[in-house]
Amino acid sequence: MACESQQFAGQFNRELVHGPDLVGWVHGLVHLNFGNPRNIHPPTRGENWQNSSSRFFQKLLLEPIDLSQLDGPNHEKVVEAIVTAEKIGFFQDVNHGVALELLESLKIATNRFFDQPTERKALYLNGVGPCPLAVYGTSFLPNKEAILKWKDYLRVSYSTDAEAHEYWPKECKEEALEYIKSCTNLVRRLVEIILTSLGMTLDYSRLESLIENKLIFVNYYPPCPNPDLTLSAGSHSDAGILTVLLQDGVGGLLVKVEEDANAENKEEWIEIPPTPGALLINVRDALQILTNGIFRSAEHMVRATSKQSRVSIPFFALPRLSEKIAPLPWLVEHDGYCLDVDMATDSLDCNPIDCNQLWISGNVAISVSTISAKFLIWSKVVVWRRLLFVF
Ligand SMILES: O=C(O)CCC(=O)C(=O)O
Ligand SMILES: [Fe+2]
Repeated sequence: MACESQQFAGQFNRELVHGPDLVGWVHGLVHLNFGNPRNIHPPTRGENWQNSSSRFFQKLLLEPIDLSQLDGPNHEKVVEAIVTAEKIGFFQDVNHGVALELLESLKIATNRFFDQPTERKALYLNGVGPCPLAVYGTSFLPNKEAILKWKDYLRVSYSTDAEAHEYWPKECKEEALEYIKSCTNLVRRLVEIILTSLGMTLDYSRLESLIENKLIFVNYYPPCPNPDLTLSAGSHSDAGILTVLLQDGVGGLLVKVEEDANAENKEEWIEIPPTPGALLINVRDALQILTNGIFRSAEHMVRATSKQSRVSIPFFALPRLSEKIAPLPWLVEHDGYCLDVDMATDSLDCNPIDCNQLWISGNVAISVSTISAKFLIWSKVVVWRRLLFVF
């Protein structure tokens, strides 16, 4: 059967197409003992990152929010904790409704896929595989980019159960499908909480439209011979609404926190400690725009490590392609300013952003896309952020 999801998955087809003979896969390089990362980033501090000195962040990171309490007498307290955390951009949660056995089996399935010989994985290369719903790729692009990242990935996009069964790799399709479904329920609940906390009356169809497109990246970071010279994933923020991230126990995910208004917390990169059973929730760019900057899409990156391979599986919920994303009018009125998003080619000021554009630019595998965004935040500081999408 021909793949019917061209419009959906075709959004990602700006990816560079590799022939299966290219020795560009980081996994292959490591096994061939061939690769040494090119010196690419300003000093990355390699593996020597300090934990945050801020007690506030230590608490935020070390005490995951217990989402099961949303159903009990502590409901309001938990909502407040979620809203506070999402203003910084992220939080970890437990009892999130995604089965712990599923998280474990997904990590095992990930290794099952990546441990295969390259020629098996190459069946899913962009342009080679039967359908762009499952695409195997790498961020290590020596022929195309000066900046090389130490990461391979499998991108799995959801359309229907039938297409998932037909086109996704058998090594991980059951686990990936169940994970996408569980994460969808989690995101639905969190988006509802976040937006209603801002006074938005969210009808079911708008909610579904905001999170209509669902996909996961199955990220595989092999051990890196010289982690001081590179990153596994460069600094970026994600397009879309919310991300749910599962990481294994290796660590290395760094998130940038901004200095707060009363300077109690300084701008710094802090490491998200892997916490057994926890999932990380990240605000993404579309939600930052929608909420006029109240919720922050935090920049993040992944440091490389020489010790062992690392696996992470982010679930992305993205708006329908036709959805227009703009700051909610009553927030603009209340705040007295409008988040100003200035994409590379258009100056959009307060105009809605075509989600198609946001999605194409923001997400996935456009090697290095050069969209820059200007956000006017409430402290009236203009911050230029470079949205480097570095898959
Ligand atoms: O590997 C991680 O922990 C983060 C991955 C990530 O940021 C992404 O895939 O967008
Ligand atoms: Fe990301």
